[in-house]
Amino acid sequence: MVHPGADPLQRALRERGCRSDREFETALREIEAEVQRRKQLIHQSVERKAVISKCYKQKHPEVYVLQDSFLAPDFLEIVRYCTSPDADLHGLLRYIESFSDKRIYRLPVFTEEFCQAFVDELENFEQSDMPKGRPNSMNNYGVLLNELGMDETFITPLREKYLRPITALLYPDLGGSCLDSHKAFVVKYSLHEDLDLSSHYDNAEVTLNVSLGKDFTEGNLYFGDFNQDPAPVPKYIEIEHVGAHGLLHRGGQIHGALPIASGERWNLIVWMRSSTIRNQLCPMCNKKPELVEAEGFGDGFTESNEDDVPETVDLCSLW
Ligand SMILES: O=C(O)CCC(=O)C(=O)O
Ligand SMILES: [Fe+2]
Repeated sequence: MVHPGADPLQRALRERGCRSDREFETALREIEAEVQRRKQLIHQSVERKAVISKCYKQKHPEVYVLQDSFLAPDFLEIVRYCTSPDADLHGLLRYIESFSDKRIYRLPVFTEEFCQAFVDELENFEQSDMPKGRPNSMNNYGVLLNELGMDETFITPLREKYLRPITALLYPDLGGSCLDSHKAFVVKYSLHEDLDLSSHYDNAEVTLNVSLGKDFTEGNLYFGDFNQDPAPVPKYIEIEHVGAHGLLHRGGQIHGALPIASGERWNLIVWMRSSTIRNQLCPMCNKKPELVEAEGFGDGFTESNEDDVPETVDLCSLW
């Protein structure tokens, strides 16, 4: 039997249900494999990005560069309101749908035409022989948008120019006005691939989740408590996808996706990060982050140089 001795790892695994030596060893092997996977991840991603940029033949080159014409007119109206001098939360809530008291909001984001062209481009990529990474540790199908080269020309301007004025009003306490990096990917569910997604919280201060299509039934999202504020009996709400519309929610809001019953579901996910917030406390391990250097945005942490100017973008090595 495993005894809850002084080893914090043993204690943590015991608290999560490991009872016998065999269970403990299996869990330990899985953890070691996951640590190795994460260490390799950055290098592999840089290599894939280079190959894709050199060899991939885009089908819809226009979708790589964000244009106002991709955005729903009502979304542009919301952004206009949020950037007006007397905008406030109360005024913004007249334009967008709110769900319970969980600070989850739905708003139009893209045009239907853009969603169709975007999914068609992603299918073209999927069917190509290019190297592909997994969106995250839970989704096995989908596309990492930075590897496609979409960060600089699409996701960063979307975050800075359009989403940040909105999140500044909705989530001021989570760094909504200073979301300074992101991880963006598209998740895909179909009957012979992933069907659903288990309950989790995101490595993000604020998440945008946009339904891109195609045709599917079921597959609703469900949301429980905010992870820093769990209730003794969690209350879940279910939210349907509305094509070309996005949900904004706190990254720490516990959520998951129910299984689809038919068709294919593609959603754009943008995990947005505020270095100001997470430099103080890593949202994944709830500790002061211990940083290791990373490529690109890393996990959205920053380290200041002598002049106190944030420069490197780092990973928390603890979680
Ligand atoms: O399936 C979805 O639409 C949600 C995906 C999600 O929550 C995530 O990837 O973090
Ligand atoms: Fe998520």
